[in-house]
Amino acid sequence: MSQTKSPYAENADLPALRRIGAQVRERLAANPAVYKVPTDKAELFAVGDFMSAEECTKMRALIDAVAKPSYVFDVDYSEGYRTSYSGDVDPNDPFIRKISRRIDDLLGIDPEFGETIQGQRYMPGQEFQPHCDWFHYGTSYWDMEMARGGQRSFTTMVFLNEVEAGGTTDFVELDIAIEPKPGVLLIWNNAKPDGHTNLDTLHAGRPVITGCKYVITKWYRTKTWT
Ligand SMILES: O=C(O)CCC(=O)C(=O)O
Ligand SMILES: [Fe+2]
Repeated sequence: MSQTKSPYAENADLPALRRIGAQVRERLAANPAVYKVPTDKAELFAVGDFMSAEECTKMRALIDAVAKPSYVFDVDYSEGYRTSYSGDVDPNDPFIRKISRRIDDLLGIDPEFGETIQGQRYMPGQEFQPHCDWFHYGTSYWDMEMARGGQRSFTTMVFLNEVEAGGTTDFVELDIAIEPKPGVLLIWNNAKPDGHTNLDTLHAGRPVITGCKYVITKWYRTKTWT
């Protein structure tokens, strides 16, 4: 491939990923509401009742208002890789700010590092095929993403409703399938404790079979996200 060399080295964010990982690990361990999902291969946590039923209902309506066919870096919607509908909910809406701050406080990451909350809706047959949330070195979007906040450190995701059948979030390398339960927050570190990106965080939003599925996702970077 004849590509000009990226000004951003593959492991430039390694010290930051290591530092953020240590900080969040310590903070979550001290919080009795946080459940550590048992696996040695990744740092994966869950919190029940992170959002109330009322908040979930309100959030689903906001997602319906902004949802458009999902976009994936490098891949077209028509290829079937990510067939859900998604959109950025208004970051200035007081309700969104409240939920966003609640996630920031739980993790203790600088709020400036957080991306805008994204809403996502899956109808029957829609899915998000296995992927990792961290950015891949050598891709067309690498330089742009490095310049606007650096590598992704943590992913946070809240399930907003019960799904009749299908729609689990599967961590395919960990043999873990998480069933959507309204108000449950999932958190995982996209890096290993040593700061290297963790391949075992590979995950998928499995196809919804019956019903529909709503989630919000918020990612954190290693620097101020712009
Ligand atoms: O919907 C899911 O279960 C997974 C969503 C996801 O992986 C993402 O938005 O990056
Ligand atoms: Fe993901």
